Amino acid sequence: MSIVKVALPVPKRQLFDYLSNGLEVPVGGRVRVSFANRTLVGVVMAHTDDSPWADKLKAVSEVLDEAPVLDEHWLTLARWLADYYLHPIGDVIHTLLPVALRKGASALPQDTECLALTPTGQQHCQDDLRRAPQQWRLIARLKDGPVALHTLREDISSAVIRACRDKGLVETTLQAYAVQSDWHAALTISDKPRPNTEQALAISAITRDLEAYTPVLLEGVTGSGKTEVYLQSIEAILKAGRQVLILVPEIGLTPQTVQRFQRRFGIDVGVLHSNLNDNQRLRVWQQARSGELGIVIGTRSAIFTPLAKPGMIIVDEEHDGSFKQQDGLRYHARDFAVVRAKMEGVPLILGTATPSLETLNNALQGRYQHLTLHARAGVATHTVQQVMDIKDQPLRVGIAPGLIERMRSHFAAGQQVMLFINRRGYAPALLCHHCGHIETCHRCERPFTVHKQLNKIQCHHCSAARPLPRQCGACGNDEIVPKGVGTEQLDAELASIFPHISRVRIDSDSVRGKSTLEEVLAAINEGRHQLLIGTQILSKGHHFPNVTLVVIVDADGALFSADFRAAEHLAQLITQLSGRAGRADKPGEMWLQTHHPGHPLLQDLLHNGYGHFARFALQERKAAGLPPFQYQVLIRAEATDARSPFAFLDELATLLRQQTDFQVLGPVPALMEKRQGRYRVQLLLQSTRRGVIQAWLATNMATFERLPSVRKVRWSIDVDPQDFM
Ligand SMILES: Nc1ncnc2c1ncn2[C@@H]1O[C@H](COP(=O)(O)OP(=O)(O)OP(=O)(O)O)[C@@H](O)[C@H]1O
Ligand SMILES: [Zn+2]
Repeated sequence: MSIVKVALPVPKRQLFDYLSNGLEVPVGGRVRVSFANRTLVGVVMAHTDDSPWADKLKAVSEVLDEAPVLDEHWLTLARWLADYYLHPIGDVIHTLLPVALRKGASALPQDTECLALTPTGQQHCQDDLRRAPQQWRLIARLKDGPVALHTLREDISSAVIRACRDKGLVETTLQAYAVQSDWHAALTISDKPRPNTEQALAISAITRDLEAYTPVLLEGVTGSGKTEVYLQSIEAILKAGRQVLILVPEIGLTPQTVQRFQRRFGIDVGVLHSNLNDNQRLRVWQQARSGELGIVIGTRSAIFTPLAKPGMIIVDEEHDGSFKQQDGLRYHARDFAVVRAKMEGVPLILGTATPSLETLNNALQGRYQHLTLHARAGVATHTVQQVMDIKDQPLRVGIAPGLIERMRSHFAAGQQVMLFINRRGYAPALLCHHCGHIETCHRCERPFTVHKQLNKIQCHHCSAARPLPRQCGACGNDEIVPKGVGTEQLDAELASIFPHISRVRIDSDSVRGKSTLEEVLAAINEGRHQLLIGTQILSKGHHFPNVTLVVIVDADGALFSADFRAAEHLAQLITQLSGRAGRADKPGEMWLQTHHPGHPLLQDLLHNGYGHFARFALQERKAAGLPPFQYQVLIRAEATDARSPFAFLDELATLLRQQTDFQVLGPVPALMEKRQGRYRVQLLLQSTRRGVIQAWLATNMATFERLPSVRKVRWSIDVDPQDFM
């Protein structure tokens, strides 16, 4: 009998048997099957001749692929992910595939809607469209042949396309979509600067052996020219016809970055980010897999992009938190990049100015080659970093008078100023001045944030929103006041202090979608704004040549956080923000406002730099028995009642305490005890050997899943957790 073992996207840790009924189904190919009254798409993991349920098996309903969508290499990686992260294989397989393939779309390249010139359009010249330069831009783009609509839409508005269509100048056609099918032949090298000595040393160390897994930590201060090192290191890889995969943080993926690679090599770059639709993602996946793209740049999940001829993997800003997936398969893209590079036998570069303590430790232990860039590239000098003691100071919107004056003098010199504040919205809370009541989201038990422009209060943990109240919800008094400062308030108040200075606010409220961020970044670099006010978005790798003053308005919260990684993250943030200043020929300065100017972390960081801070922090972690010297696995449980998660984790803890190979800590409430109406509790497992925890959990998983208390909770396992929220 021919039976196939199918991985299905269900929360069960097993494969499911189906009869293949004589249909040819390759291992790694997709099938449609019926499962619990639904039709699901699954991937065949193996063929077999018998099954314990042989007489009850259903047949496969449809075979979707003639050739595997996941080859043997990817099935091996999938099994590794399932074992390492203790995650159901069916869901792992699902996560590896582009969404369109999960839904059953064809894995073969499809025809794409393109725009082409009509014979009339062919004859049009610039003069004919003198009054419509945008339309002429479109016509000029199409002179060399049809272009895919989705590509055009990136920079041409639909109104322009419609206008040209109405005039009979363009028409829609269906074509096989091709990027430069032979990128290798099109490869050119242009505008390559001479590397400085440190860059040259790094490039030669990286390119010494391009045929083997050689992991490198490239620790280069901000603006030291790490990207240039990437560019010159991949040159030989591309020339050899091999492909390069580059991972960047979520909000670090800007057209600036992509264009740098495109321009240097004159080839199309495949881009993968969260604003693409399913078809666009599928297309990049297909092109990377068939070898049609030389370079693929993407955010976290791009690490699952298959390459026909893998040549190198680069993880830029490897310390960035967005590389860790926080639900479902909780993988860390940087860590998986290490595993993948090893398996594919290719070099790996982890680049950053502020290495995570995990990566730094690996480098210091000799597991990674450690390359450093100490100097800024070109003529840029190091930013001067200072603390501003704001105790007892008469602050204006939270800013010390001395710094308002510093801002004034930078503006007078025609330079740009950047203000960083960690909170978006007008104020992080709404307080009744009469009774002290704070408007609170009952689902999350956290204060609502005030959004004055939008005339509402909103919870930033569950997005529940209400109109801005006029009276206190507790006592009815109308003296209710915003408490604390967010970007919106800073922006509004600074308008009165600097009425003639053009400001721009950059946070997820003011900048929606990719194109607006692009526009804002371009406007900043064209000098259309002098004052930049924003959140974390500002810290991520942007190059602002004219910014000379960076002010961190408030960072005190993180100095006293319960999360043992808070100090590391704060140090990374301060260093990255400070790195946005003085990137060109004018010197930069950074001011950090604090009520704790003598705090050892701040003192060490500002006097000795991130590298020193990080090495010291590593010693502290070692003494405290924390990662990266201990490995952790976090088991989370949540439910709408406060008791059930504790009941389940208590039972689990009792079972886990039967062994003595690793520590079991808890259960304790999560740092955020309640979120979206659910109570959240966690149990922490810790050991110097990660493997013993994983093995024990794997062996006993079936027992956990049979506990009566499991039915009342949602629970998950997080291997190498990054936060305890
Ligand atoms: N060898 C060089 N000669 C001249 N200019 C260079 C050189 N290397 C880099 N640069 C320029 O210096 C600036 C900073 O370089 P790059 O963006 O590569 O730095 P980075 O280390 O990746 O920056 P960050 O991590 O801070 O975002 C860029 O404008 C780049 O063009
Ligand atoms: Zn809420």
